Amino acid sequence: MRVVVYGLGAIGGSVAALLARSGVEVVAIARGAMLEAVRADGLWLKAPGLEVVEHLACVGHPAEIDWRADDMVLLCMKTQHTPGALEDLRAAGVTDQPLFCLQNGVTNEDLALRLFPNVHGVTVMMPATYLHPGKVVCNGAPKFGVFDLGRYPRGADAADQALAMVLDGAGMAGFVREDVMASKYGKLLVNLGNILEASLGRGADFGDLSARMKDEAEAVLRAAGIRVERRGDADPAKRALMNGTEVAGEARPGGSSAQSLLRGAGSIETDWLNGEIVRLGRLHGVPVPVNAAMQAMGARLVREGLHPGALTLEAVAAGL
Ligand SMILES: NC(=O)C1=CN([C@@H]2O[C@H](COP(=O)(O)OP(=O)(O)OC[C@H]3O[C@@H](n4cnc5c(N)ncnc54)[C@H](OP(=O)(O)O)[C@@H]3O)[C@@H](O)[C@H]2O)C=CC1
Ligand SMILES: CC(C)(CO)C(=O)C(=O)O
Repeated sequence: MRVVVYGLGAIGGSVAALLARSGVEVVAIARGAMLEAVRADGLWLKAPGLEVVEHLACVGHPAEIDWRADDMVLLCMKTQHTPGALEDLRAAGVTDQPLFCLQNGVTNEDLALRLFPNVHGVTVMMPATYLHPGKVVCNGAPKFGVFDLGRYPRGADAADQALAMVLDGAGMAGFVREDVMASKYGKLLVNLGNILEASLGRGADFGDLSARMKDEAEAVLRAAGIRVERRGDADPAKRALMNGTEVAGEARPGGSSAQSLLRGAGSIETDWLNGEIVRLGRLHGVPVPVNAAMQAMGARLVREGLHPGALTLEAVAAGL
């Protein structure tokens, strides 16, 4: 089995380095300064109790890979970059190899299923950071990350078991689930707060905005008849497996959306996080003013090139 990690950033970089370090055959697909840095100097990963440089096989495009039947692909880009990545995979000759979406939100699996038959969802519980080319930091401990995984839209198969096994062997923990999307909807509720960190900054006072966004989302998901499983619902002991932990000398600047702003990435994932609640609210006739305002805020942050903490709670609340 070979693991192709597509999108070498915070999550892809951490998972690729940990798998490679454990002896799994890994090929990464990266772009831009990350690609150049990894090709020149390898991929540096710092995590609780760990600092390594992995000299990974790293290409700039799926077409540079000689695809094999025993490949599995881990999609690790932000949702806004998934459609282009999927098209490039198809053009490169990928057909029915398993595609795992190690991504937040609940949209990627459906995008993938339009083009590929063998799609799997993964709930990613792994706080990780990518700010500088060639360098990633993972803050998970005692397991570096915990992942629920299963076939999309439901079920589980040998590929899920195989991925769970290699994750376990690399200091992470994989749990095979028959209904992985329920877990992904549970994680979506958490990720509604990404935009608050991105706009107000890590540790800022969010007032009652988190609670209001969640209340809207719960009402929407109920109206849509969507099953939601929160972290630890199925197995409370799982919560103890991974907690956000300081890594000496590496302050965590904020979640994945805040990092997009800090890197000047030019886009943010809010349309697929808060925007998913907005979409479902509009479909099911449930008012979603707070999530809609936060979605608009995400677009504004990118348009104006703002950094996390650039806005005050008063300014954000005024947008409601
Ligand atoms: N970071 C975290 O703590 C967590 C993140 N997640 C989720 O995991 C997913 C990935 O997030 P994260 O790792 O933070 O994102 P990053 O932006 O750190 O990494 C994604 C990487 O993929 C690259 N990429 C995108 N499209 C392509 C492409 N077509 N070819 C090659 N490379 C490509 C990006 O390049 P470029 O920079 O040029 O766009 C970037 O380097 C998201 O859905 C996120 O919400 C889930 C849990 C925690
Ligand atoms: C839960 C959280 C905030 C962990 O970092 C995350 O999923 C993200 O950064 O997108």
